[in-house]
Amino acid sequence: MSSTSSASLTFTTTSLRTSVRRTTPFHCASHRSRSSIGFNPLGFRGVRFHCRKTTTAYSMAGIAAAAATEKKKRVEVFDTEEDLAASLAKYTADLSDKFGKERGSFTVVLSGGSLIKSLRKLVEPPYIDSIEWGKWHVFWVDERVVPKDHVDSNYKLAYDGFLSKVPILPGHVYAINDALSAEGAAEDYETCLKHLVKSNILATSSATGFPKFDLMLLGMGPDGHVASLFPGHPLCKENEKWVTFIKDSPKPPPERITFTFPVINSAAYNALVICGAGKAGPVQAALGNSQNSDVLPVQMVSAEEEFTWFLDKGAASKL
Ligand SMILES: O=C(O)[C@H](O)[C@@H](O)[C@H](O)[C@H](O)COP(=O)(O)O
Repeated sequence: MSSTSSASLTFTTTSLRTSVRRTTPFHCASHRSRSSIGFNPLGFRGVRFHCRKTTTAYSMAGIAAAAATEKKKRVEVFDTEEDLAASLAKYTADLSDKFGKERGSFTVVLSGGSLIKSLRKLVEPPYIDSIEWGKWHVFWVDERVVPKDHVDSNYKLAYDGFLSKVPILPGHVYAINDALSAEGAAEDYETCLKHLVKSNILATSSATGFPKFDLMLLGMGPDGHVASLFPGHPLCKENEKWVTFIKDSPKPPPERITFTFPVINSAAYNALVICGAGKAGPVQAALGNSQNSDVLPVQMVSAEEEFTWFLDKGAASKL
């Protein structure tokens, strides 16, 4: 039993499809009152619920139901973004340790936006000292086609808020070539990934043949976009290229490069980090009882081994 200050749910892809029920009031058996979240939002079988008022983790019926071959899907709901950031740091550090031992390197993909702030606890003790930063290789799931010192650059955002504070080797940070056009930068990035596959730094998915990053840390926009793959945009259907480009992004700036879904979904671990009630709609569309038939990009995300949703209370408020 672990001590935690948050609520968290664990379930499998299969249970997601078959066991969604309406909100179920959840009562903590130890203190006999509602938890700080107050309910088991998804009503899943196999829920692991961490109650804030006690330090007990609850295993409810069906928790061991996941067959060994099933891809695991987890939803973690946190009282606050602070709790979420603490859990995200531990999750990332644990995967860094696992892949560092197994492969000798750890390939991590970042998005832009608020994700970088949510990684802030990685640059603090104990992680700043315990993580083997020399094994990290850092990539971007999408990048705006602007100079690296531009205020819109995802590289600059990550450098200022995270990378400049940890001893990752500069040669292991794969920024785009900002001297190229959007098309050229996408091609150049894909070529770079192909070299890294050849040198075995980047794994290949035996299932898909696409590169298999160890961990992707993704954000989601209020319209349900992930990376620079926007609702209704033809790029969501790209199934050959590893990296592509967009010149009409509805979110400024308009010119960007982005990983495609086959690459995103070939990652070993995908984590979607979503905070704020303004994003509750697409979260509901993906995880709750939504009637909307249009499939949002966020609903197209999966992972080869495990896909985890890190939500704060606001983002989970419609579940
Ligand atoms: O470059 C980008 O714009 C991002 O990579 C983008 O996909 C981002 O992750 C989402 O828009 C969420 O951003 P926020 O967390 O800031 O809302």
